[in-house]
Amino acid sequence: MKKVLSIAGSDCSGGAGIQADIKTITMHNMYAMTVITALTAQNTTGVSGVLEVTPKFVANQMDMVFTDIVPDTIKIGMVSNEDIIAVISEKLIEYKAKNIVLDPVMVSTSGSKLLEDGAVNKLVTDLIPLATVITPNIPEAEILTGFSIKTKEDMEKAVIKLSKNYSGAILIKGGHLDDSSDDLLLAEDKIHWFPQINIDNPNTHGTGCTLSSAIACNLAADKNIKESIEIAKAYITGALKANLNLGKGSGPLNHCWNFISK
Ligand SMILES: Nc1ncnc2c1ncn2[C@@H]1O[C@H](COP(=O)(O)OP(=O)(O)OP(=O)(O)O)[C@@H](O)[C@H]1O
Ligand SMILES: Cc1ncc(COP(=O)(O)O)c(N)n1
Repeated sequence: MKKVLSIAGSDCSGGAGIQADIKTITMHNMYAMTVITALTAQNTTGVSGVLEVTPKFVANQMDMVFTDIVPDTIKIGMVSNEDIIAVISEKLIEYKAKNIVLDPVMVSTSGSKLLEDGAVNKLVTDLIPLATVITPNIPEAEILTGFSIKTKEDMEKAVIKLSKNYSGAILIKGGHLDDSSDDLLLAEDKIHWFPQINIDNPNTHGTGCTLSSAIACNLAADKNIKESIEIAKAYITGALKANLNLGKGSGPLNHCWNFISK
């Protein structure tokens, strides 16, 4: 059985973070492991608190995972602060970790900060260079590039700018575009669009987390980056179309869509 590690924050309401990752990995028939960076108190309407794990304890979790059940691929989500970023990158280097999908989580859909101000630079210098693929959404790509992204042309300019300082693959997610949810991949100097008609479902909490962990699963199944994204997008689309409607705000995805449609 393939083993996938999620390094991320916990979402007690089960829609995003570690919980979304475990559901996704399990639905891919793979073995999920976790290194928790922070506990969040949140639900579909917002985040009311964040309790960060100490960097030492993040290191402790990484040691226990990597010295026993070595993951085939790794997904990284919420990393919370500079010291946690430092320890994660040290441990990834120490254990020669490969096949890393980095979702540079900065702000939740509901508008709460999930990465401390000032930690973006550390993310760029220490963690991004270790990633096989990074998956910023449009607001995150705006922060990483320093310019505003409103159109698909802007997304193309953004991947090109990001590729000047990073040699891995870049997927800019289009879920925040107005008239479509097209995603843009730059890999091995080639641009590829994944066209996506907007599904009329306001319950999108955890789509980014789910997409990155699904990509990590597909990489573990020896798919290449483009195929991994293509299959991961089909997973998200199925989970959005299955129309779960839980909670008072932007609700979670339906990870059981594959059973329902059969
Ligand atoms: N309404 C939608 N219809 C179809 N696909 C969507 C929709 N919203 C998001 N997606 C897809 O979900 C994935 C995540 O995109 P998005 O840009 O929303 O990321 P994100 O902002 O990190 O997600 P999150 O909602 O977890 O913060 C992308 O592949 C995007 O195309
Ligand atoms: C622990 C954790 N990680 C990531 C997200 C981002 O997901 P979303 O943008 O859907 O709120 C989140 N809300 N919570």
